Amino acid sequence: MARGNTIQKEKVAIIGSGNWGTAAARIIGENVTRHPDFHPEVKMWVFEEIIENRALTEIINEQHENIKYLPGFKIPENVIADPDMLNTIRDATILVFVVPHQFLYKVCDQLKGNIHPKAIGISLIKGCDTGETGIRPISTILEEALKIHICTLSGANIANEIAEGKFSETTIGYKIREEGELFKRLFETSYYQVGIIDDVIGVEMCGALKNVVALGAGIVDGLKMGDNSKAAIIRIGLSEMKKFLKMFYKNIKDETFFESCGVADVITSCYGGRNRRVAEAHVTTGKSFEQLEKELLGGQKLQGTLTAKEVCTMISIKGLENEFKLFVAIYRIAFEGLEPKKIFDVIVD
Ligand SMILES: NC(=O)C1=CN([C@@H]2O[C@H](COP(=O)(O)OP(=O)(O)OC[C@H]3O[C@@H](n4cnc5c(N)ncnc54)[C@H](O)[C@@H]3O)[C@@H](O)[C@H]2O)C=CC1
Ligand SMILES: O=C(CO)COP(=O)(O)O
Repeated sequence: MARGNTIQKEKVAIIGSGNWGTAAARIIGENVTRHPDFHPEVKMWVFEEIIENRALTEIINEQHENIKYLPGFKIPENVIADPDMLNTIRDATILVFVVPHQFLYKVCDQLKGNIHPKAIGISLIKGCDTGETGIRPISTILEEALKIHICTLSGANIANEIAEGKFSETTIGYKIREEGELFKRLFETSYYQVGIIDDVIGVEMCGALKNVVALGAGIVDGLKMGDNSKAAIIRIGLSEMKKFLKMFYKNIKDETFFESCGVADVITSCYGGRNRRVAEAHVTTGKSFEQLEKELLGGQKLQGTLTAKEVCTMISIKGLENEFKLFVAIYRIAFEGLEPKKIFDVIVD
């Protein structure tokens, strides 16, 4: 049913076209043609790059493939790539935000004041920012900058596996149930099952914090410590995530930690994610995370190191180092030269 009977067909714009952005565009492109709520054309904003003398947008629109960030998977032809952000969002009533979190403010600056009056948004971004008032979830930044309602989507969602159609679950956090249900229709497929819960911040902040825990998993993998040690990282990490969220935000639901965005995403990221892989390489090569991101990820972006910095800034301001020993140890290994093999010593101390 159209939203509040005021919008006949929701027009979707996707802001971002990286690894997950492109995999999500494949799902969205198909679903808008299956459900009557949606206009069948989807625009996707692409941060323009030149690849072998051709613009990435031109390649996507002609070959229907994002050869840099999700090679080998076709994008539906009703998804149109556009390098102009304002053109992408013109007339859009649904905005899907999926840029690496370090670029969010730049996106907000361009969009401010230019959004459809009835637009709502959903953030697929896993990250956060530390402002003067504390840790700011992405949904809060978007709501304040753009004055629109934001839902969040996060889960055990390694983009390539979803592109391959392998069964996965995800979680949508909503404040208004009708909006959560609309986004469920936009994203759900037979192989991508969506749970919804009224906990916008819990859903997205689990996604941000698990990236820090995944760095810890990569560190123990690099040290070849085995599965018991990794299980300890997962357990301690999840309990620090829960403590952190309960301490800093009101109304975080216990159930959220048992959804795909909680325990399931911690597990998948500790076994399969980029943060894990780069942290492992940091231990085995001694190279910096920054250098390894460039060498190993082909333009894709790490989210966990920046998030560790943001989270540990907050922990330090509040003098809570003893409450979050794993987060702090991971931060110190990434940024202060703490020897990786001390990861558990610091926790046990
Ligand atoms: N890749 C994955 O498996 C998953 C990623 N996510 C989250 O989705 C968000 C986006 O991640 P991905 O789509 O994987 O992106 P990505 O990691 O592939 O990042 C590359 C993207 O950043 C863009 N970019 C590079 N420089 C830029 C600039 N200066 N300004 C604006 N954009 C620029 C590139 O054009 C490209 O679209 C992140 O927060 C990530 O944590 C969530 C679930 C799964
Ligand atoms: O969020 C993810 C899986 O749910 C992907 O994690 P990475 O960014 O570590 O690859």
